[in-house]
Amino acid sequence: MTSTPDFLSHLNPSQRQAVEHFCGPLLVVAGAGSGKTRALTYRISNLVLTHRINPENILAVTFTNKAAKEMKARIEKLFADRIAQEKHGKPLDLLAPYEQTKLRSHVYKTITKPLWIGTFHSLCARLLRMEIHKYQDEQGRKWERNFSIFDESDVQSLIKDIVVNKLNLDDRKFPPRSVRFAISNAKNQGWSPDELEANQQDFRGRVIAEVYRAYQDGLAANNALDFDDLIRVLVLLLKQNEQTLAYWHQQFHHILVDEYQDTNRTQYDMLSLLATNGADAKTFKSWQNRSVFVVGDADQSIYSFRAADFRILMGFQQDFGDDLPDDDTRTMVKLEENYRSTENILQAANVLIDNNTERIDKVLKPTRGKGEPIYCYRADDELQEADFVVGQIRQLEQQHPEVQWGDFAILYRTNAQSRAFEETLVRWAIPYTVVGGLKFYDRREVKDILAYLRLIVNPADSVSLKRVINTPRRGIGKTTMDRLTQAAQELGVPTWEILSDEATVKTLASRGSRNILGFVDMIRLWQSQVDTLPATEIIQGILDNSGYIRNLQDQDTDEAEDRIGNVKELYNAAQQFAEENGDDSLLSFLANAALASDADDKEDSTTVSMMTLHSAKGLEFPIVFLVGIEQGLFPNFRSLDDPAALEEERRLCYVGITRAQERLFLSHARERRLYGSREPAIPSAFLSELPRDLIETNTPTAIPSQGIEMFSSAPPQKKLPNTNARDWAVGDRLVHKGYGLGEVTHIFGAGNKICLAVKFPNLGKKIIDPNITVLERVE
Ligand SMILES: Nc1ncnc2c1ncn2[C@@H]1O[C@H](COP(=O)(O)OP(=O)(O)OP(=O)(O)O)[C@@H](O)[C@H]1O
Ligand SMILES: [Mg+2]
Repeated sequence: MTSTPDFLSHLNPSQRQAVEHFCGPLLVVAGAGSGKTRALTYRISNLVLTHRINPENILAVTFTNKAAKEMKARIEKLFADRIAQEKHGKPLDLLAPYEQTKLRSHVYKTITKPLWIGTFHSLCARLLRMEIHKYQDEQGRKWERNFSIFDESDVQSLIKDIVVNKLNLDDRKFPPRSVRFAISNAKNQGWSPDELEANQQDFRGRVIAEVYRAYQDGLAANNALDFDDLIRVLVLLLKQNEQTLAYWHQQFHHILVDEYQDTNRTQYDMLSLLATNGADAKTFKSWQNRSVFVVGDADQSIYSFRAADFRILMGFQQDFGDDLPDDDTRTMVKLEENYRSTENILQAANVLIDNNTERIDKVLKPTRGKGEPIYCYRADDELQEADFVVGQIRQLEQQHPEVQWGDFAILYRTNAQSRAFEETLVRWAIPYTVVGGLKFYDRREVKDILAYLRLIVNPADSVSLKRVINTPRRGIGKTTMDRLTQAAQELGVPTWEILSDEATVKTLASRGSRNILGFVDMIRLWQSQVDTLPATEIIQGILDNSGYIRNLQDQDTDEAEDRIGNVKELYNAAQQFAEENGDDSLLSFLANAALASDADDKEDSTTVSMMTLHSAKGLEFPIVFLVGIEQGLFPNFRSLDDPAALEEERRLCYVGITRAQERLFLSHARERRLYGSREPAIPSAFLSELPRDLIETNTPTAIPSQGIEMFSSAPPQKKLPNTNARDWAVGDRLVHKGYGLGEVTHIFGAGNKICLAVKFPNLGKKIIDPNITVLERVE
């Protein structure tokens, strides 16, 4: 027995049990803020400190790079403190600055640097840099150690090239982004192209498998891997090479994983291979000197769209071969105290998540005082919502000297919501950071539309021209463009001038000339409107006629939907600018947008954090604003008629609420500007699930008094398979499960690719895809 190091006194008995557990598999399941991540961090320290494990032999997986950095910093501090105590008899902070630096760099070199801490992706990339030359795929393709990691835009262009040029397919039927999504899913399941083909036997599945095959050729030809490959290829490599696997199995005696509920199959395969040297995990018995330690919370599983599967967490004990009963404390520890949030916040979270059916019940007790009530604010619109949030931030920062900008977080469901807050923060000169994402004006789709606008007001802007001429694809190839650009350079004129000369275009771009001339006409039309029409109408024209939105709609993925949201948000920005400044010209709006994108980034601790709920997992903030809690936004529209998706939205809400330590503010708007028109919004049903007595409001209607029917059982539901344009007519009446009775006012699209605009009496107009949303027709 080793004596217990004093730093373990910062832990409760269950955490200590988890930390002191030495060899064999151990699962820690517990609710939010119960100290899982803390236990994992202390466990690493304890392995090194008490058991004298070489840091090189420890592999720890975190969910984000930021979490990895934080974990390393904490371990470093812990060790530095300890050495300071032992050597100098005082804590690190009390040493002379140069002593502190010396000590820290010593700890860094000997302890934190050799540890293998990182995300699945970063750890796999590191291993592949050493080993990939030993790998060969089923076609005999090989990679070198200096391989590139393709980012999303590299991947998109490779897939587009395959679909259009190699396989001669219509990229409207096979939009690169959705093909990419299908390939990514297959990779996350661990499927090769052949396995995908075997699993998806319809025509579409076979085509995607074909693209997948060619895509892997393309990656190999570029000596490149995509993000999913980093994990998948490592798994295949370890399966192919017994010696390599044995080597790394020997290296990693202790494996630790945070946020285990969001692990997918491939990631699980990697862990179990390394842990058991490829032996069947169920029968693996050689646990002397090694451990697998995972922590997680099934209620916080929010990445099913990336093939994460919380059943992997639930199956941990079985998978790792224990015959002991599931609640045996030798393989499982439960933590039941929450140290993060005040009692009010915690109770709200507990009550909310209790509405989910698919969960294991667990206890989460408060350790802190009741705290302030939760505050729910009903705003008139999204601008007033932003004013309220930023007003609160300013007030709290001024009233409490200890409160800093870094104590605040604004959490939202979709990226497009950030804009109103960003602009209000900029106006008050409050520094902010958009965590895990780009600021609104830095987003690709926003920049694309701004490039259209710039080109319209300034035809000499050849950079913008280049950005938009083939975005979306108009069959204007790179070679053609290069030729035209070169001609322009030789003549010393902007490319636009070459393009607007019909004869020149016809000579220089024989095949693509029609497409180019079409593009030029389109831009000219908008140019002719600049002096007479407001910016909003020109933006509207671009959204309707450039094909940009249609292209995104065709991709039909969550990411594309997010992009559409951002593009439409730009329309709102123009509208708002015009209203506030009494100037609706495109030129003024563009000047304003250029300034807004220039707000610079600062350190996290001194800035207000803004992020989506997904990026907030694992983090905590003293003061949290959860905004836009409206039906159709949060829970999002797609989940309204899908019970499993709705439960995931509720888990996301649970994650959001449990980020707050001291204060929690909820907000929603009475109406929200959506695509130019103001649309009434109704408060989220999640609000009506929260305990009313814990919440203060600005108006009695801020919280719906009775539960909103998420699912109305009244009319029998009949799924409409493959709804066609012919099936619907303007004036049709229908019932939507989340929104109630409505009337079709418009039909977009054709064939079976259609969307309906439906007007709901209390809610305004919503755009609905009848092929994914169940609508009950009312005669
Ligand atoms: N035994 C303890 N005593 C006091 N504070 C603790 C204890 N354990 C954890 N904490 C503190 O409680 C907060 C939450 O801990 P931690 O982030 O480890 O929880 P978690 O279970 O990982 O949460 P999440 O599920 O959100 O990832 C942190 O501020 C942490 O420092
Ligand atoms: Mg955690």
